[in-house]
Amino acid sequence: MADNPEHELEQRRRLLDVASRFPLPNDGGGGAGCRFSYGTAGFRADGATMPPAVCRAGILAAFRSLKLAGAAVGIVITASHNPVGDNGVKIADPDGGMMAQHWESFADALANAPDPDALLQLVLQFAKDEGIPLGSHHTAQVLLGRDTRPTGEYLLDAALQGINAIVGAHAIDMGILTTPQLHWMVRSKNKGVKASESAYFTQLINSFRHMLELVPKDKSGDELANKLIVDGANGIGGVKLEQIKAELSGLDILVRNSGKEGEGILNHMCGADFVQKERVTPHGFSPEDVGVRCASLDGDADRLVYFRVSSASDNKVDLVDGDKILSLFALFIREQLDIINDGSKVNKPLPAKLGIVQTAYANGASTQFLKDLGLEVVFTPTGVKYLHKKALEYDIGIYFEANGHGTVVFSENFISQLESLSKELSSQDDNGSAQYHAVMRLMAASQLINQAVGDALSGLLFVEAILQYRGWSFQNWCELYSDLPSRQLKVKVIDRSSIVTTNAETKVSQPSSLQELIDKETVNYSHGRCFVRPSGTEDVVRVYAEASTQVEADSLAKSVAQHVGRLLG
Ligand SMILES: CC(=O)N[C@H]1[C@@H](OP(=O)(O)O)O[C@H](CO)[C@@H](O)[C@@H]1O
Ligand SMILES: [Mg+2]
Repeated sequence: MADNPEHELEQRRRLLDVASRFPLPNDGGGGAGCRFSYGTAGFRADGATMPPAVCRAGILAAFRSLKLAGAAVGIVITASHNPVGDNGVKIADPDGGMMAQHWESFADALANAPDPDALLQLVLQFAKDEGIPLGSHHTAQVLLGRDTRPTGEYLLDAALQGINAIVGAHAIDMGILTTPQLHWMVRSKNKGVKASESAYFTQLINSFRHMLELVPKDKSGDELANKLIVDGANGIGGVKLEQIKAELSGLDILVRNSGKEGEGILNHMCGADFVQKERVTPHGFSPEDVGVRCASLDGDADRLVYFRVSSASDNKVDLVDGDKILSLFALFIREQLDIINDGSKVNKPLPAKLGIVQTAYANGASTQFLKDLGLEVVFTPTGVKYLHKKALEYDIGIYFEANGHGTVVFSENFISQLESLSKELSSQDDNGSAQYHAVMRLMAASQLINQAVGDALSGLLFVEAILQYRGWSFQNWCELYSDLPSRQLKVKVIDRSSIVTTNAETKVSQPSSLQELIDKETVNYSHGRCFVRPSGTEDVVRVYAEASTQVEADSLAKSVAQHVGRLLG
């Protein structure tokens, strides 16, 4: 425990005190009688029920930093794409990624500890098991950020009280930020580089400009090429984009649902999740926008999709989802690697293991397209924490969920090889060569893309730079491949956790009869694919179906959703 009895007493007192200030409600927290579960992306529920979970997340984050010898850890208070009344909290590890999964069971136990004594005993036992020095001269630091939700300010204070309950812990409130900004700041702080918001903006703006400088001079886009309308989901992403758009040379950005006071409700009839799931124009867009390239961010700007208003007669959109963003990134990166390793001209090849990571929600056509390119495609369960961890196994790992969560991660080793090759080529006065330019493009890309976590702002700039590099219109991008018709439905049930899945969530093991019913329905459709899983962020069961036609995909999704409703009502 502690090397000093006084410190030990002080630590015990603080923990009992803070736990008594934020007691769990009678239903055990998390709302609707269910317990808090760290889930796909942290604790998330109705904002009014969140203070105990957020306070305990503060304790958890300080503990995590103590365990990691005082390395900075992050707390983000957000509920991402959820309705404005929800809120949530997630922890960023020192590398900027999501908290290591093996700490999630402690997180759940801490969030659901029924009373102060139980919480104290849990903390003391965990500290002993993990060899965490409590109450001594060790320090911890936690960076905090939140989005624009009305419950955010109060919940931030709850997190601060949780952090300060750990002797030696130091909280740094980084302000109202996008989720990726906070993750980037944690990663930067632990890499010993400037971690301020202005440093984040400077890196984005400069690397974007550098990417455009490396666009071959003969590439000319159509007159609409530079115009982009962005749906900011009435969230923090729109606010931040407004702040930097004037610095983004070569882009004429118009932000709607910008998050300005009174313009609209967060994620309501707008935002990346709405556009990706409903495939209709978000609030504020109209048939007058037909033909213009549009993008949509989600409420905390860690998701990005593109779209185009299909026609002047209805509110349908042509969607470019995370799968197609991933494909654009993969094509670009693979092309630069081919130029660098072009056998006829290169003296020293640059071997690179390129990996693509998807989930079961990826459209079958995207996976086929990527495999036909000869790329290695692997699958993980839903949730950035799984895809990011898998992507780190490659020299260059590209991951995206269909809903627009995703990024590119470059290994340190690959970056250092790129740097040496760029020095070698420039010393050979070869900096006009195609190989040198390809090396510089990948280096600029590694600076532009947020390697900590999926980032809608950095992802948008990377897309725009690649479209300009290829001289592509939105139509060219759409034509990469044609999505198989699909449909996603949400089913409200009594207890969604009664569904247990296997095989990266593509099969249901509990209740045992459900998978048989799914298979019986699916076999009736050519190219039929359907799976069911409990949401980790909303109190629903999600149904995903694909088939040869939209009518069939809708029918398959509906029939399976009815089985779910009947079995789990
Ligand atoms: C089908 C879908 O979009 N699921 C989303 C959603 O998770 P669920 O566990 O499905 O609610 O939110 C996660 C966090 O944003 C995101 O990673 C995931 O892809
Ligand atoms: Mg989000």
